[in-house]
Amino acid sequence: MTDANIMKKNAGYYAAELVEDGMIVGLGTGSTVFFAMEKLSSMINGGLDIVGVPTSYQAMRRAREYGIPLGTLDDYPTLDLAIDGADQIDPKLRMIKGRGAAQTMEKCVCDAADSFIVVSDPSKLSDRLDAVVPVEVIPFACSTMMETVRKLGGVPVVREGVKKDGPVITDSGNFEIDCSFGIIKDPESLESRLNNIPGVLSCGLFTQYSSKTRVVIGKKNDVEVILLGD
Ligand SMILES: O=C[C@H](O)[C@H](O)[C@H](O)COP(=O)(O)O
Repeated sequence: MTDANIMKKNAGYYAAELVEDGMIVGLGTGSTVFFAMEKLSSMINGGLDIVGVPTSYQAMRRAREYGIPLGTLDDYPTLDLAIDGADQIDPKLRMIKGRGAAQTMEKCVCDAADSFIVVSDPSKLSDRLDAVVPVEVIPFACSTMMETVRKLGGVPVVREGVKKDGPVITDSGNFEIDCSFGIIKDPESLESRLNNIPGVLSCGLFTQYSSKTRVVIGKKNDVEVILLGD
């Protein structure tokens, strides 16, 4: 296994061990959460009784392979905790997510959860947020939304498919626009402005959940857990 995967595995396994019998657990999207699901699968085989609420087709399919019982937000409008990955994390535990175009459902699940466990390797930590901000928008509003992003100082690019010609279509049937802003000086304000553009479902900035967030950083031999105020 590569060093990167060892670190992701350590983070994912640690997060899974925070899950207790009877919990309803949000299952995020991406490669790091896969390890948490792998560990949950073995815990379920050992008798753990939980229900997972997946945040994407990818998470749903992987969870099924692992034998994790599944439900939806209709079944469970509130969750005990959610485990998810991130693309960039700043010292105030504000994040950018959405590399996998799953940020809208991830944000719904995070919002529904009492506690948000973010699993990551050290490469995601940054003293500032300057990564591309993914924005999910309905196709009808895409061009107007991109104009608004330019007026906000951003450079929007329609995400293109791999092994599929044309735009990426999200799990909810929309376009994903990657918006570069350079260093984001006021992430809260930018999140709110992007989310308020008509036709936008959600952007990948997560600035409102720091107080219920624990970031688990996998290292080669252990993990570091970061809480706000550490
Ligand atoms: O849309 C995708 C998500 O926000 C992922 O949680 C994020 O990209 C992290 O993925 P990974 O664990 O593969 O780095």
